[in-house]
Amino acid sequence: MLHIDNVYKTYGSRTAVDGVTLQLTPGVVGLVGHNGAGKSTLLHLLATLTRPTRGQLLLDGQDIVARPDVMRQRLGYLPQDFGVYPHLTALEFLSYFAALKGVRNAARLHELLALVNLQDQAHQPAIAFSGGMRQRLGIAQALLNDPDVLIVDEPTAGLDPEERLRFRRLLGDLGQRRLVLLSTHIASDIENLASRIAVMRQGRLLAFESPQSFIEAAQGRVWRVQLSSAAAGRLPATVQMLQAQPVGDGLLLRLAHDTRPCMDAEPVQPTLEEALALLQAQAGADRVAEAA
Ligand SMILES: Nc1ncnc2c1ncn2[C@@H]1O[C@H](COP(=O)(O)OP(=O)(O)OP(=O)(O)O)[C@@H](O)[C@H]1O
Repeated sequence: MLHIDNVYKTYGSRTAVDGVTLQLTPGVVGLVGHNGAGKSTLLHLLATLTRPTRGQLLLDGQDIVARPDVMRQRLGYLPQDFGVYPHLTALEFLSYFAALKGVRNAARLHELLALVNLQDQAHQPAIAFSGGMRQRLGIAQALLNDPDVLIVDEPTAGLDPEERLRFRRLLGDLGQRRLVLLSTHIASDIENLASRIAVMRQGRLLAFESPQSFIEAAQGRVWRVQLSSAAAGRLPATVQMLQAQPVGDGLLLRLAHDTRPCMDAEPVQPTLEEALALLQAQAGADRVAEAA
């Protein structure tokens, strides 16, 4: 459906997106990577807010660089820094965006408020809303034109756990019949939601797999052991510390290493977050080795 073909985006001497190729089909796709990995730039390119320096972006075979209107008609977009007008009510806010987008169906506004569970707040000013309620209003705005492609950039940052869960469920529902592309720093946001995850690092696409495949790739490389702080300090430098939880007078550690890192370490099932951390660390080490 959405084909990203060898796309580059440079700003002066900085390459924000470095030859990314991806084929995206309906469902929820997670986009992860460290700060500055190029996630937002890639989303801006897809949302036709900026143009690639090189490469092609095709929606069902149509070139959206040459014809951004093709994408814009079918796109819903919730940017990272989405702001509401604090004195407009939820309904007024949606009406305003509906007018901008040429949507004239008043019933649709109420339908959308119900979909994002804000029907009871329709006449309340957004200044009274929690972060999660604002994000849900942002999603309602993005759905006005019933898009086939929904792009959401870091939507759960700053939300409390309950709001985050609710937001995830909403995105899961929305991904049943459209492409939802979701960028996030939080692995648990996509663990049970995304069918595939694209990992970016320094502008490049590192991997594009199912959450299960990432976990399987890390299997046999994550260990748990309880050690004194002094013993933990003596672990070889090649051991990556994933988690250190103080217990009694020692530390309960989760470690990453290709082989058993110390005598009492036992293998454990990697979490998605650990699997992604391992992948990124490996890519960093490969890069250092290449440069040497
Ligand atoms: N308009 C711009 N002008 C110059 N450099 C830019 C611009 N936009 C992005 N960059 C640079 O491109 C790189 C990728 O940035 P981008 O915001 O896409 O990363 P990101 O993965 O979304 O990071 P974050 O998770 O922090 O939002 C960074 O080095 C950034 O400084």
